[in-house]
Amino acid sequence: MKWSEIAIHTTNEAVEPISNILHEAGASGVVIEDPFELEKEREDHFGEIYQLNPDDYPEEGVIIKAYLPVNSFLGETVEEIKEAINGLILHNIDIGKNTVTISEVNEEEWATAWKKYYHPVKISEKFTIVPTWEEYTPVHSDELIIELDPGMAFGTGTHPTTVMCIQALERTVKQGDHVVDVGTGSGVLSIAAGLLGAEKIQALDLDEVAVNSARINIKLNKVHDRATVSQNNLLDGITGPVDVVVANILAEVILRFTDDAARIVKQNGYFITSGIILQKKQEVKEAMITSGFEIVETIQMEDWVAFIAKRI
Ligand SMILES: C[S@@+](CC[C@H](N)C(=O)[O-])C[C@H]1O[C@@H](n2cnc3c(N)ncnc32)[C@H](O)[C@@H]1O
Repeated sequence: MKWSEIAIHTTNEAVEPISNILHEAGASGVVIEDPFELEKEREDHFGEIYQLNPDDYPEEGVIIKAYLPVNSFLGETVEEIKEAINGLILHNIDIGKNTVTISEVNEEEWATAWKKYYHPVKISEKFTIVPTWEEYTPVHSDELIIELDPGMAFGTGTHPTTVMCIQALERTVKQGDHVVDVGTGSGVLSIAAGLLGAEKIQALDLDEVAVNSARINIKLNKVHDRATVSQNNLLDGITGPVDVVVANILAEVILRFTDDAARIVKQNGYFITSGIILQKKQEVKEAMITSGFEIVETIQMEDWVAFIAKRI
């Protein structure tokens, strides 16, 4: 197995929560490199102060290093880690410079290294995800194919949180629906909504890389005549009424816009949420109910939960 090293420059205060995030993301060998501790250790050992190479260590703070397996989820895992670390700010934790670097395989190799592990995969009753560089002949005549090259954006389509969203879309989207996709990443959920017959799709993401990736993939799958892609924070400025809002984002982020979703989803319309780790299930569920939704289905894959909720 090939491994990729992730190094995060942060503060002493953030060491514990970031180490937990890395462990939860499946990272191995989490190590903390505090330049001052290291210097002290060397001094104790050699009886003199060793000069650290300033290129190797930051002036202040701590570097946390961990190793991630290079597989088809690598890009997504790194995105999840970055999002979870940014989420610490909401808990008033100082994350310092928060620079994240990936090495072992260099950046360029990393961007494509996972491609050899990413092949066509049937992810639900109707949908098969096919990487753009693979040849694929549908097995059934009614199979729906999503062609994807997520590049550096989250969304190979095979991550459990995405799979649950696609399954939920299959059960809720009807011909002619208006669907809003919050945190579109590669555009995979907007494409799925389009292939299920949605007539108007709004794909939104805060990240410019995701916006570009979604535009390319949405066009590739020929749903661009019904879809718009915009750089947008959550549902800011989006007006309803809409039939379905789908969001595969971390629980902390979902909690920030359940009221906004209730504002735009029409009565008996749906709010699909995913990306919720098991520990946050109850908190998100209660927030959705308080905002005016009824949970009609809970889906779980591994440690991830998704909800299908109906606007009362
Ligand atoms: C877990 S990925 C989901 C990608 C894709 N929808 C999927 O299901 O595979 C979450 C996405 O949400 C985006 N995001 C995070 N915070 C956001 C915000 N405040 N507003 C809009 N998008 C956001 C990230 O850039 C990322 O592309």
